[in-house]
Amino acid sequence: MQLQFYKYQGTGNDFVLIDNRQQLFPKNNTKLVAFLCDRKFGIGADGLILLENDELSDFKMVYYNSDGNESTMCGNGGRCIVAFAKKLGVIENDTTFNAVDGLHKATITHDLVTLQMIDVDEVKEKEKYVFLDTGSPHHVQIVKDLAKLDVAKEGAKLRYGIYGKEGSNINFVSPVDSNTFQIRTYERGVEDETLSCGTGVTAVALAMHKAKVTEQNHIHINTEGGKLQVTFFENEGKYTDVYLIGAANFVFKGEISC
Ligand SMILES: N[C@@H](CCC[C@H](N)C(=O)O)C(=O)O
Repeated sequence: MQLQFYKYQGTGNDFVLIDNRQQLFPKNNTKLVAFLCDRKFGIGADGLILLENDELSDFKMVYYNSDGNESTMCGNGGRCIVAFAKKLGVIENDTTFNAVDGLHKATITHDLVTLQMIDVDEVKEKEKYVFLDTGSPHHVQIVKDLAKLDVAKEGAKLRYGIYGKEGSNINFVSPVDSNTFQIRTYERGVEDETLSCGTGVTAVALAMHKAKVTEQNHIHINTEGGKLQVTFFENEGKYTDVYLIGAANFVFKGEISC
């Protein structure tokens, strides 16, 4: 078959986006999704996202990691699908869409997408790290020499060592100033370092606040692929009104035989 696709990226976390409003995409074909995401034999991406019709909202987001498996929420993918929905004429500048973790509000101005993330009720503080779920599970750990760290190796050790088969995404963090953090992320399902991870960026902002590394509620995060911001409201250790803010960009579109 000939498949029409669009390629987007958000701070270097890149995705194949497909308009599946006609339900023509074979959703259980893990090998096909992995092939489309393959950087040598396919289009190349960290993940694949389907845009579908939804009864409750403007559209539905279905997310797959590059290993071909459907997964939990993707923050950068969420920002990219908002830009894609606007390009398709499904939305204008404001939207509410449905994803695996529930409804998300978002606004888009030029290429800047502000995406509401889920509320986070529980942030677990351990001796050496923090664990929380921002739509996807995240381990957050402060490290000394972030630039020199072998993220693929150390991330895999923790992902399999602590979290087993289900796994977790692993974020390594270095504070820059009172509300800025540099991060590098190992992504479950990609099983490698990616240039950015939106749910990871969100997790780092909340974890640094919970661990009292920052007292601010407007956090700047520098990823390997660019800058993102997170704002939130905190009350008795629970986080609400959590927003992930940053650019989402169309790269190219095409057709692939598969
Ligand atoms: N890149 C994503 C995270 C995607 C999901 C993750 N790999 C998982 O399976 O937990 C983001 O921007 O949040």
